[in-house]
Amino acid sequence: MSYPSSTSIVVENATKAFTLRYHRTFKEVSVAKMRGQQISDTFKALDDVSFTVEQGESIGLMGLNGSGKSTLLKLVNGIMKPDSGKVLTRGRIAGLIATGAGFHPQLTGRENVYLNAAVFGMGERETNRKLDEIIDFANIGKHLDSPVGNYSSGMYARLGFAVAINVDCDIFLADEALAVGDKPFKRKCLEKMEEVRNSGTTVFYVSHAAGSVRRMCDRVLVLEEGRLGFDGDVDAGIKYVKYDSDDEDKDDDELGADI
Ligand SMILES: Nc1ncnc2c1ncn2[C@@H]1O[C@H](COP(=O)(O)OP(=O)(O)OP(=O)(O)O)[C@@H](O)[C@H]1O
Repeated sequence: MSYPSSTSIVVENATKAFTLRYHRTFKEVSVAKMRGQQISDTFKALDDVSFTVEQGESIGLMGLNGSGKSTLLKLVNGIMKPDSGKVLTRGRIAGLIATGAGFHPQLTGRENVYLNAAVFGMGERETNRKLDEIIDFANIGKHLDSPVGNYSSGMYARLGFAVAINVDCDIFLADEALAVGDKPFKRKCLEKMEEVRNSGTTVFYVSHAAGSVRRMCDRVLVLEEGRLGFDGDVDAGIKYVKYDSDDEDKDDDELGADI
């Protein structure tokens, strides 16, 4: 089947199962087997999920902890394949789905910028062109030339986000849980993400914060135990997950403090 060129992401009947193993050692496994106990269990982290995203849409992906949001992001990103069904994407994908993924602890921040940018498909010339902007956004001062292994988790996240957000991409994936920086930095991230969204990039934003989803997104998907429970309007989606409260502090809410 062919899709129109305006289609950005197609997820069709995607299912992903994981196996939980209850024992770690050979002895524990043998004892459990002798006792007739279950030694593992398979469950579906994503169960028959289907939706289509048009280029330029900004999707808020919501749902309780463990509902399958990160797994879905990994399928869209391509680092995981569905067991059945299909996931198709168009264009370059960037974003944060694991904090500082691809960072090497012994290399400096500056060296890691080049390494990380290469992971996103950026050549040296493109990275050189973006370097000032990345350094400016991360704002980690003199630490830029020391090994990232010594960074605080906030500094790590800042540099990771700074690279990801400066990649010219068609699809941007963002997991709010990974924006572990301080409040001013989170605010800066949201502003930059809005810019990316307004430039026509498809955005996939995992968030528990109703305010930031309202600000960032024009459609909400809600996962419930691996199944797509809701797909539609932002306000209706937020109501659906019942994260809404009448006396919300808008600013805190936008920055993800209402988790
Ligand atoms: N590699 C894995 N092996 C086994 N189980 C996994 C694996 N990755 C995820 N899971 C399980 O799949 C389920 C969905 O996890 P996922 O991280 O996608 O949820 P989530 O909605 O992103 O949760 P959170 O809001 O807590 O980040 C969880 O029960 C999790 O424990």
